[in-house]
Amino acid sequence: ISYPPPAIKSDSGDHTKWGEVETMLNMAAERIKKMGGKVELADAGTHQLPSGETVLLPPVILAEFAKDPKKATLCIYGHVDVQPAKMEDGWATDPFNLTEIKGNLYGRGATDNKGPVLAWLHAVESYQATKKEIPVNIKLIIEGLEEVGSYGLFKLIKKRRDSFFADVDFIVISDNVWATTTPALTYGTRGSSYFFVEIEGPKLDLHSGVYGGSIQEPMADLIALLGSLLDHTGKIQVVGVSDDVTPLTEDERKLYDNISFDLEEMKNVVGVKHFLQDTKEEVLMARWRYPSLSIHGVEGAFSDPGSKTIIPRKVTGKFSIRQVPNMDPPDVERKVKEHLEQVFSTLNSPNRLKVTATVGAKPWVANLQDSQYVAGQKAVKDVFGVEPEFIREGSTIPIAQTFQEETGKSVMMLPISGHDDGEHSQNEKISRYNYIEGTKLFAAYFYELSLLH
Ligand SMILES: CC(C)C[C@H](NC(=O)CN)C(=O)O
Repeated sequence: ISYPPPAIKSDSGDHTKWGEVETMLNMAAERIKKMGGKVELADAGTHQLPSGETVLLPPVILAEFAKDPKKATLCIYGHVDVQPAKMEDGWATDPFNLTEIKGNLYGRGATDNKGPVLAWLHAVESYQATKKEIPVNIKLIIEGLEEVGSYGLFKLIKKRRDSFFADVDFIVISDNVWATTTPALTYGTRGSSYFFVEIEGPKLDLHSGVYGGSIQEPMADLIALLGSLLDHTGKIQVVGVSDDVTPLTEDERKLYDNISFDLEEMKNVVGVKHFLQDTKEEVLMARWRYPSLSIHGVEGAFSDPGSKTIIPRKVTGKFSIRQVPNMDPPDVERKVKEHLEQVFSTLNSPNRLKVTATVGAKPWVANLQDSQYVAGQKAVKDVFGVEPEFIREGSTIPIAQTFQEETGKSVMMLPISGHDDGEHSQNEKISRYNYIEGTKLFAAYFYELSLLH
């Protein structure tokens, strides 16, 4: 592998760029092979896009290192695709050339999730370099479409349940962040459904001076629809969508007491005057154990600098709903579609409405009594000398619940990323400290896990 490695823009958001995702997967596969791993680039099948077009999916890496039947087998999941990133978004450095500044490594994917994937490989390499036997058998599953909902992976896991996964004892994921500066073990993630709301009106974009006032504008319809989804307190306005949220128990509430989350510091990190909630516990619960709806963007609208006086002919609004137990993505999707159709009918619009839902990822919650958490807790103490915080995560690992349900194996999340790493944001980074100590944490985790067996 040449140094510096070539910049690979493995942004999975646009399917026309999945070639770069494949390049990234091939590079990762080559690296694992050089380390002595056996690698299969497994066929992930096809996927139908919202447009109706069927596309071939990039493969999934299934890899393993030498197996000793006396040892426990750990399967590590990660992804090497990333969210979109452009200099114009406001990055201080080229997002696709890793740049070190004052102990931080900046670049898209530095923390979500290329950095942690590499840290797992370094942990294996550290045993190899010191000629120490790795105390557990290692398997890897690395995909390239996590950031769009892990298309194809659900089926692949089902297909390989009795082969690749048959001898796996534990599944571990490091694809999320600590809540504070204290290392953490994560026991829950939110699910997600992503919606495209398309409004199509005239045949062409129209001159607003010539036609304005005589046309029901697609953008105005769309704004009315998007505006109907949330109130100013962040409450989702879709009837029945939050009905299945599990009630908070006293035991669960207590888990929030010890989290050293500083509300003032967090306001500074994100640059807001206040959050929608008043206390640390309420803010964390809003981010981790209650649903939320976010409006992400509008395709087709004029968004360049300067002014252009058109009535856009077709616009597509994009939003998603983060889901928690016991919400069910298909049920949420049905309710959202009914809501949008109902609101649209009140607009008496001649335009055409089309709603498409993608992702459909379930929330995940682990059993904290699971023995992996004991090993994780000990490994954190070994490396950092502190007790980990037990946290949940507001973002989504689409495949987490499927791993648990389909394989019946124990799943744990062991994050090494900092709370201020800026996943999906401008200037995403991982600190050298988290990267190196995180690598040590993974190596220690192999050891602590082997003691459970
Ligand atoms: C389905 C989502 C796009 C997945 C994505 N996952 C992560 O960010 C994990 N680090 C998310 O937006 O939650």
